[in-house]
Amino acid sequence: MERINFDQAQALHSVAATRAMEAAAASSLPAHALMQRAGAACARLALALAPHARHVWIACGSGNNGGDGLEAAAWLHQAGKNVSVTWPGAPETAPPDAHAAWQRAVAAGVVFAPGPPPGLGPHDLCIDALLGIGLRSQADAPRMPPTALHALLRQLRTSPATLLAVDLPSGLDADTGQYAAGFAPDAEEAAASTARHTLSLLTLKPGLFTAQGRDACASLWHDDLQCGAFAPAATAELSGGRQPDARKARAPHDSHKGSFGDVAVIGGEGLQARGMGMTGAAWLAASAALHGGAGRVMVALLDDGQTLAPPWPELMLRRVDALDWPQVTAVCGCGGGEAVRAVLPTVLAQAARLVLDADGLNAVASDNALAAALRQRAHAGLPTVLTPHPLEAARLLQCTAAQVQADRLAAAQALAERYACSVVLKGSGSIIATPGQLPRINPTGNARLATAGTGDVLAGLIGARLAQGLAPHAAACSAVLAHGAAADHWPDDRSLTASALAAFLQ
Ligand SMILES: NC(=O)C1=CN([C@@H]2O[C@H](COP(=O)(O)OP(=O)(O)OC[C@H]3O[C@@H](n4cnc5c(N)ncnc54)[C@H](O)[C@@H]3O)[C@@H](O)[C@H]2O)[C@@H](O)CC1
Ligand SMILES: Nc1ncnc2c1ncn2[C@@H]1O[C@H](COP(=O)(O)OP(=O)(O)O)[C@@H](O)[C@H]1O
Ligand SMILES: [K+]
Repeated sequence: MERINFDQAQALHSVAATRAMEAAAASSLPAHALMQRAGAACARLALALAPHARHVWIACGSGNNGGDGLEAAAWLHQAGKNVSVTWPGAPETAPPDAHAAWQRAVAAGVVFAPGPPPGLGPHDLCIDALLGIGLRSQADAPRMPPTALHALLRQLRTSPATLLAVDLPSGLDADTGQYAAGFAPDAEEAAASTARHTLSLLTLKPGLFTAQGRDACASLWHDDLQCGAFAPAATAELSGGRQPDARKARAPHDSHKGSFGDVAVIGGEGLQARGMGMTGAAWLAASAALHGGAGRVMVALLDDGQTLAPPWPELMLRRVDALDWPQVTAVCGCGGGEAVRAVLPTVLAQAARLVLDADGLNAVASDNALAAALRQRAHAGLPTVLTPHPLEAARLLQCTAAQVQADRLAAAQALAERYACSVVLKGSGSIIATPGQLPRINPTGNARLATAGTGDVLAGLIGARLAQGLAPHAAACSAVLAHGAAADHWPDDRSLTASALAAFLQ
């Protein structure tokens, strides 16, 4: 068993891949062995998390997730714990593994009760074994009335005792990180301050790390039930470990500024165009590119030449028509407003490497010719990274932001295929997708990043990584990891602003 600390890369497996692994492992093991291992792992972690628990309450569902809970009950009872189980399932309808687990729990003398024991306190432990990977969005034949299940879930979530979820927090979709309808915690449940842990069994699943998954899982553990050898090909990867080394300090001594590439930020609509000045977005991206290690950073503002001097002397002003396209990595769209449309045909056709952000994406979404020009870049061998947030992704895919969020991995992959380039779908658990590559989920970052301009900073940092010679997928993964890590290491006593974040980058 390992605690997932987000410090190393991890293979992720979808429900289908996990089922395949389970089938392969089960066929070479004695009957019920996997579930016994699952129950034992759960009991071990329970004892470690709540060594002084006077009571352990286990709420078990009617499927095999409930079976894991029943196995854990038998182990914990044998370890001398005061265990009670609520199991609204029935032996005659339980799947075979869960039926065997029920028999073991009964034989061990586990107490069955309709609800939690009275007086559960912070030292006690609750175990959520209601639903695992068998969750269906519309349960076609639930063996337990959904209302009973929801009532149990509510008692688990609002109890003061430590909460350990078996395999998944019940109701969370393991593939997407979204709660099924009716399962998302309400305000009172979300505000409950109990310690929460999740023990993922056999595999780590993508939904644990994106969308609502991070909040749902809280602290995460993984046990492969000694079945690692049966793992099929990964569905996705979790980023982690050391980033590709883009640091100047480790570069050859005779490097010069040209060795680290030129970034040209193109964006920042002026105030006069529509009464909305957005030059700050371009400066933020430029500052991030500079602090991220680009050799030279130029800024081409879309402000009709109103700005005469950059806010930092390291930055250079350029007109779009004065850019040396074969040399530059363009970061285009930050604060670009409507003005960016006029320059996009040139940028898409000419930029040697391109990060397309914000209004650059919105323009492509609403203009077929620009979309075709974007796709054409791949045929011309010109690398591109798109950096949409969910609403921008929805515009590009002609769907709603809710549909994007409903399956972030699929949405990012669909965008990457449609535009034949790398895509960073931003938000909690950013997804990085590139045609022909395993998609990545980024584990760093936190809600402090939910402040204006941090997306511009990310675009600039990706530009710096591309300019330093990383391939688009690697550049995007490295920059997203570093951007989130900067927020994770942010001093508690300082508020995070985008300009301070840009200056904090490496
Ligand atoms: N079979 C085995 O050998 C192993 C199974 N494992 C456990 O088994 C779990 C998967 O078991 P199952 O496939 O039985 O699935 P689950 O136990 O996760 O869920 C299936 C049950 O929940 C009900 N249900 C599903 N969606 C519902 C909804 N929206 N509302 C109300 N009820 C709903 C179904 O009717 C069914 O009774 C894993 O998550 C894991 O915990 C692990 O122990 C590994 C080994
Ligand atoms: N809750 C969160 N957890 C992790 N990252 C977040 C969270 N909220 C925002 N971010 C990150 O912050 C950045 C915001 O970008 P974006 O939405 O484009 O904002 P803006 O346009 O204001 O710069 C993205 O990198 C996104 O992934
Ligand atoms: K569960």
